[in-house]
Amino acid sequence: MDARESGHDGEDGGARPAHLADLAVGALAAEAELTPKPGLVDRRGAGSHADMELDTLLASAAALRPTFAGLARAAEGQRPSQALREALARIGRDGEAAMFAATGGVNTHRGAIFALGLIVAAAAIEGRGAKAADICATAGAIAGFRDGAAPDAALNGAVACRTYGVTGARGEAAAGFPHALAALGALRASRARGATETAASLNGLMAAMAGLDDTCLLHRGGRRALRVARLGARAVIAAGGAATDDGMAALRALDRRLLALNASPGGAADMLAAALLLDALDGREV
Ligand SMILES: CC(C)(COP(=O)(O)OP(=O)(O)OC[C@H]1O[C@@H](n2cnc3c(N)ncnc32)[C@H](O[C@H]2O[C@H](COP(=O)(O)OP(=O)(O)OP(=O)(O)O)[C@@H](O)[C@H]2O)[C@@H]1O)[C@@H](O)C(=O)NCCC(=O)NCCS
Ligand SMILES: Nc1ncnc2[nH]cnc12
Repeated sequence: MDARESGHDGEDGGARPAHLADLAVGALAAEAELTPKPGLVDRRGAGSHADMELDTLLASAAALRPTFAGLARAAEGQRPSQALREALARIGRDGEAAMFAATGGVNTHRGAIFALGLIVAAAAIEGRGAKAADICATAGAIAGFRDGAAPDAALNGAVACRTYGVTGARGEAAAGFPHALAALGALRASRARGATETAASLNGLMAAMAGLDDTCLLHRGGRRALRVARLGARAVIAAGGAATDDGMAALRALDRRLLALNASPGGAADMLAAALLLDALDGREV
């Protein structure tokens, strides 16, 4: 489903959380369906993952609709604050439980719940017609408050952050999602040049991958996997991008290299989904 096609037109003010949730779920589904993505789950299969397929991602996305609606409801009429940060974190953690229930225990979208959840909350605060950059700045301001109830258990991302000296998903959020905005810029520039939606979205993914400190890559393949992914994405862009034969050849070569390393750019996939959501919010929302 295209994120831009999944919203309801003409809803009243009380239905906006449902509308925002539809846009978020649509963005996750559009990212999952996009094919071919290097190392990631797509229509061709599981990529570097042993535990998930396209259907797993789609079931996970659908199960998160109430979470995104709840995040939007909690944020409406609020401003970024410690209390809001903690209220959103509670709803986000319930969303993680819903994701694990829908996937039989597989981590499909923990990073996406965090990123798209903050963006949905910020969009609810900013109101209709807000620009992507303003939504991201507000999302960053929320993320700047500490999650006081965060469990002590160190997740893969936190371990990778400590080991490799990067800031990961939390740093990206606190900085106002610069890589989601970079993906959005590439998506729109590609469209303006006449690229298909598939090529434009792949170019968005490459823009995110080219610069992101993706802890999924670091956790699975160390610095080498991160370097291969970043340089490979830059090579796709330098070859002309996904709308060109040379760019697609470079993208398929990158896919082979990531599969050989059993590495997957899950964080960049989330930034593409965030960009698709921002695209649906900024300029098209009624
Ligand atoms: C703040 C949290 C996101 C926790 O973060 P932390 O870094 O401590 O832990 P992880 O959950 O391990 O990693 C974060 C996930 O974020 C994505 N990501 C990675 N790098 C970046 C980046 N630089 N910028 C943005 N996002 C990034 C990535 O998510 C995707 O990959 C996951 C699938 O990967 P996979 O390797 O298959 O799965 P794993 O289980 O990690 O490994 P295996 O055991 O299978 O080998 C999938 O989640 C994708 O979405 C990282 O994984 C957050 O959890 C948190 O605190 N939540 C509380 C709720 C909350 O605060 N919500 C706020 C309001 S919504
Ligand atoms: N397409 C995808 N493949 C693997 N992990 C992901 N996390 C979010 N989207 C993903």
